[in-house]
Amino acid sequence: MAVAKVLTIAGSDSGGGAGIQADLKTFQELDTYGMSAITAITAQNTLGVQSIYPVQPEVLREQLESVLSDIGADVVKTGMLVSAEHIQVITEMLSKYAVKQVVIDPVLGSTSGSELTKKEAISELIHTLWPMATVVTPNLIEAARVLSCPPIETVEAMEEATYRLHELGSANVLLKGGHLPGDESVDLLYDGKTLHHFTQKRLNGTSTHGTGCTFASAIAAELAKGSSMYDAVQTAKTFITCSIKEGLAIGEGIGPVFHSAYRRRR
Ligand SMILES: Nc1ncnc2c1ncn2[C@@H]1O[C@H](COP(=O)(O)OP(=O)(O)O)[C@@H](O)[C@H]1O
Ligand SMILES: Cc1ncc(COP(=O)(O)O)c(N)n1
Repeated sequence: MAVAKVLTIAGSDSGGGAGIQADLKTFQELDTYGMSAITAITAQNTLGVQSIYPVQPEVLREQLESVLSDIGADVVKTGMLVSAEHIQVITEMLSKYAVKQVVIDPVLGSTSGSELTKKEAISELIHTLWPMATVVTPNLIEAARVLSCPPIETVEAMEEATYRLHELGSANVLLKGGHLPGDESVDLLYDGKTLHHFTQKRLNGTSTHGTGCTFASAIAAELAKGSSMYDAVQTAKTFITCSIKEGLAIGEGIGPVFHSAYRRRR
């Protein structure tokens, strides 16, 4: 049986809501074959990130070499990348194996406030990996850090930021508005020509751990199955909306989204 293959390069979240675990659950829910290359092991739960153990860049290289030299990937998705050395290994491997579609979720920190990508690595990310992306998926905080601009708090400021982010060289920009003040969550998709708005009434659910990882992974899975960028984002939006609506009240802190909610929605 032919199957679309998706590889995530990200950190492990022991709590299972974000990172590698969220990505693989999402790939599975969307009928694709998921693979992983781990950049860091985090000890993490709903209360926050207790510790981070980055893997040696060589360990990341070996995982990528094993997977890409044999199985291959229709789409590679990246999340937590930790260091400039990790990013150098990834750009080298994406070029070596001529990976055609790359979804970059520029995870800089966790919702709970921990730094997940080192400050020194951000410029490496912007200058080397970003221009290789089919789509980048920053949230409003990440976008403001990448652009070194004031906090983005309106849809107009989001539109302006989207145009500026596109100048950094990715084919598409998907700016996520989950942190936008007000009662709507607006995401913008821009391909250099057309700007699309994806608007969703803000959900009051408090179990939102893993939203960004899950959303970017759903885009990656849909692209791997051959969807257009617009259709991939549309499906990912429905997937994440269902997952937030059915978010799980587990743990003492911010619970995870429920990755099976899209499949069970009828
Ligand atoms: N409270 C919410 N209601 C509806 N959609 C949301 C909510 N929070 C996040 N989203 C959606 O979840 C996805 C991830 O967005 P965001 O939370 O901004 O990313 P991140 O997890 O990277 O901070 C986006 O599609 C966003 O619109
Ligand atoms: C390993 C890993 N990757 C990414 C996130 C970000 O997810 P969130 O913003 O929901 O905390 C995380 N907390 N942990």
